[in-house]
Amino acid sequence: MRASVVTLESAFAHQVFHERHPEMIRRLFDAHPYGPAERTALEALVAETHDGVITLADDAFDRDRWLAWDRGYIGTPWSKAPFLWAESYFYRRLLGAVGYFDTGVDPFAPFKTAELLSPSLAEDYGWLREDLDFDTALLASLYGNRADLGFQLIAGSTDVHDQLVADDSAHVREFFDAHGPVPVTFVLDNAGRELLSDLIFADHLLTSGRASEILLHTKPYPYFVSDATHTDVGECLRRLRDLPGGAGDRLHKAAAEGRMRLRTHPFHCAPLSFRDMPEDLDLGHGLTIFKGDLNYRRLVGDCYWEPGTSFQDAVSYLAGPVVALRILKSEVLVGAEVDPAERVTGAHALIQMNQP
Ligand SMILES: O=P(O)(O)OC[C@@]1(O)O[C@H](CO)[C@@H](O)[C@@H]1O
Repeated sequence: MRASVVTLESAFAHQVFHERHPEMIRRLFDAHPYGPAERTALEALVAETHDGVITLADDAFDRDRWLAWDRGYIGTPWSKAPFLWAESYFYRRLLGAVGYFDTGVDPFAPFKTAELLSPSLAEDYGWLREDLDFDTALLASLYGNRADLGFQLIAGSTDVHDQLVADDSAHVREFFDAHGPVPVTFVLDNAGRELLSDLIFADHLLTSGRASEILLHTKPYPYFVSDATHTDVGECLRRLRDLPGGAGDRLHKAAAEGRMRLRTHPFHCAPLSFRDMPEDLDLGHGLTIFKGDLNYRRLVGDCYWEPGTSFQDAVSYLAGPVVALRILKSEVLVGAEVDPAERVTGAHALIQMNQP
């Protein structure tokens, strides 16, 4: 039972648009030799989102797609729009403003690359070995979600005291014990360290015989600062091959043999819940793992759910088994009780699974 949709009237959403986005634009100006056209377009976009009306250009190449995804928000004030819808559209417009759809240059690539080249990365992954146990690999993938560059824009230090507010890890293990090997789909979130950790978990699932194959769903274009594209999977896999444990080489071989495959779809950048997903998105073979905060918002619906709403109920529109691995960075939550103010700090984490 949902109470109401999260809109830009929420204090948290307001902070994202009024603090995080301007800071992100400042960093983009610093990272790229943008000329007056790009700078003016980015500044105009931020101004429009603060006190303007949502516009869609007549000649936008994806106009029909956005009209199909519109739910009556184009032409209305940004300040009244649902948070998820507005945030997704903001990133679409940002990419247009910097010419991404003409040049293919990922505006966030400098940040993603810096993370993979970070001098501390090799030391941080010093624990990697060939024979990881299930819990270590699962938790690596979960806590990899802390490494979200967009979140860090306002969160500052990631020195948080994470605690699991829901822990269905035993169900996940039992599912694999009862049904493995099964196809496993990752609906990926961030590139960089999170994706490295997801690849490590994927390798563990393949090598332990729990997964028969791995499908990695990426974003079709750069999104929410650090979300993973096909290009980022290649970059991370190359970086992983330099780290201990051999996961990078094994996954490279798995890709060559067709046991690890990449997929993408325009709907992965849609401003809508997975409840509205088209059939050809092709989720639902074996077990599907939804990574991160944004995918959680899209999985359960970006709403203030009534206390007592279960994860099971919120994802009942899906036929198959699903797992959510998420650090809480927004207000949406089902199946656990956490003070609303505590839900946006990145200090809490969850592992949730349905019983299909
Ligand atoms: O999906 P992710 O990377 O875990 O988190 C995305 C995020 O940083 O962006 C949104 C606010 O901009 C929130 O949902 C969340 O804080």
